[in-house]
Amino acid sequence: MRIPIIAGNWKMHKTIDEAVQFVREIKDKVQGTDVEVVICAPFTLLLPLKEAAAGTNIKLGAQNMHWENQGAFTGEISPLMLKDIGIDYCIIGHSERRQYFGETDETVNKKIHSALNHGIKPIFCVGETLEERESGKTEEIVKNQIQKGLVNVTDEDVTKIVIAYEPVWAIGTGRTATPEQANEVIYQIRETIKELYGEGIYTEIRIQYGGSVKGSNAEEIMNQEDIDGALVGGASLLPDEFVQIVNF
Ligand SMILES: O=C(CO)COP(=O)(O)O
Repeated sequence: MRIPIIAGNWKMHKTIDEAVQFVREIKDKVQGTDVEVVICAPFTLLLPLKEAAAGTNIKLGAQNMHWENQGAFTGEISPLMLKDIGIDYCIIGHSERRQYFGETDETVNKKIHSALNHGIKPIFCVGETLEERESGKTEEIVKNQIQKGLVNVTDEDVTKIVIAYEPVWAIGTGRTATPEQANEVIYQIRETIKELYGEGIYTEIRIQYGGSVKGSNAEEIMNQEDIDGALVGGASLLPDEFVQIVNF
């Protein structure tokens, strides 16, 4: 049984007051669901959010981390520091980090190993650009990202990873992949996991869709057979929208 996981990715948004207020507004409305609820917030918000979310079913995630525990890496945050706060998840390899901050499949792989070694569950993002989709390369690109991101990840560890399929052309554009398009790529991702890890594991791993998910389209996306959750950007900043998505 794969437990659905709805994760908000707040990207670079919200002050401490706004973040704490958000949790106060949603906490009772996301209780009692079978869905795992996660907020991936900027680093400055994680500790106040941890306190605000104590005693609720809301889990926390970071949006990035370095793979080293410490060192001369100005501006970076380490897995030890995230563990110190007690966060559960970390988004790794988001397309915005690949596009603007030079993340590669190799650094993504290092971060995945480091997160797993520290008991932080990676939300591992993959997805093709519009140009790649239009030239018929979606399957090849996504398969390659999955294979390279998971190099040397063991059978035991891979089931702790949540994969997020986020077509770059659907992020923040209002242009959602159709539920069928999303399910098709997610099905292929599951097939790649089967090739890499064999029977059994591929049915256990959770795969989310991300890209312009909102209250009004969450249900049809979540109803797809292979889609186990959503990674939500813009709509996760709005309490009512986020609650509606969690309660799809
Ligand atoms: O990038 C995303 C989540 O990680 C998706 O963003 P939007 O939901 O704003 O399209």
